[in-house]
Amino acid sequence: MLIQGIRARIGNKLILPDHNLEISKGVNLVLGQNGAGKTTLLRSIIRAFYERGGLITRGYVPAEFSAPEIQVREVLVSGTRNNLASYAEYIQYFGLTNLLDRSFSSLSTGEKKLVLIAKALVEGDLVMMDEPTSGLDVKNQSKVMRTVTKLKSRKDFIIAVHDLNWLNQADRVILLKNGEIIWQSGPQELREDILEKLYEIRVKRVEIDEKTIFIFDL
Ligand SMILES: Nc1ncnc2c1ncn2[C@@H]1O[C@H](COP(=O)(O)OP(=O)(O)OP(=O)(O)O)[C@@H](O)[C@H]1O
Repeated sequence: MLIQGIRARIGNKLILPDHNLEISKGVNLVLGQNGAGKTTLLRSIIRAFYERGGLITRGYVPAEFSAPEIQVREVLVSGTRNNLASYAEYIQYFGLTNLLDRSFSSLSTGEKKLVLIAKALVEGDLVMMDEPTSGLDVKNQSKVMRTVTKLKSRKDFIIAVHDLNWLNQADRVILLKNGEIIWQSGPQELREDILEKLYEIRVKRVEIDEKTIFIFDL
């Protein structure tokens, strides 16, 4: 799928000018330094879909969000015609059952994130997630990654992350630097020097159990 003419302006600064973004089936990962424009890119994609209409339903997990004083059960169904039963699988899987009657604002950072991930996974055919695993413990990180891997044959994902472990789940990788897409291709094409240019640090590629892992080389 080609998303054309993505652009974003912040104040007087035009970032991401007229990008055409090729989104693959499955998991599209967006990587880049702090301030590179990842959140801006996700928001621009949402705006592009909104302006052009279309039939693709979208889910979005923002990196930062306000926490309303409403019950978790209301947060899950808000903005939809769903009833709570639609979310039952993920309520159970992410251990949210005992939180349903709590005020969303009273949840811990990780609990809030799991609620928003459950919501987006149910509601979107295209699921956009901004740092979905930051603030989650390793068990919940692995649950989120496993769920995305399980769902990627029937839903598409655009996921902005700092955690390079996500690369093993990726079907396409998009690298952003200073508001520009500097590289986009399949993860098998990714090399140490490309990530070194992106992050301006030394990176080592390690193969373990047929998985490729990129680590910092201090
Ligand atoms: N409202 C705003 N006013 C001024 N500058 C902004 C505004 N929103 C974002 N920016 C700037 O735009 C750039 C891109 O921000 P963005 O949030 O998209 O980065 P990011 O890649 O998601 O960063 P991070 O990894 O730190 O979350 C940054 O330099 C940021 O400071």
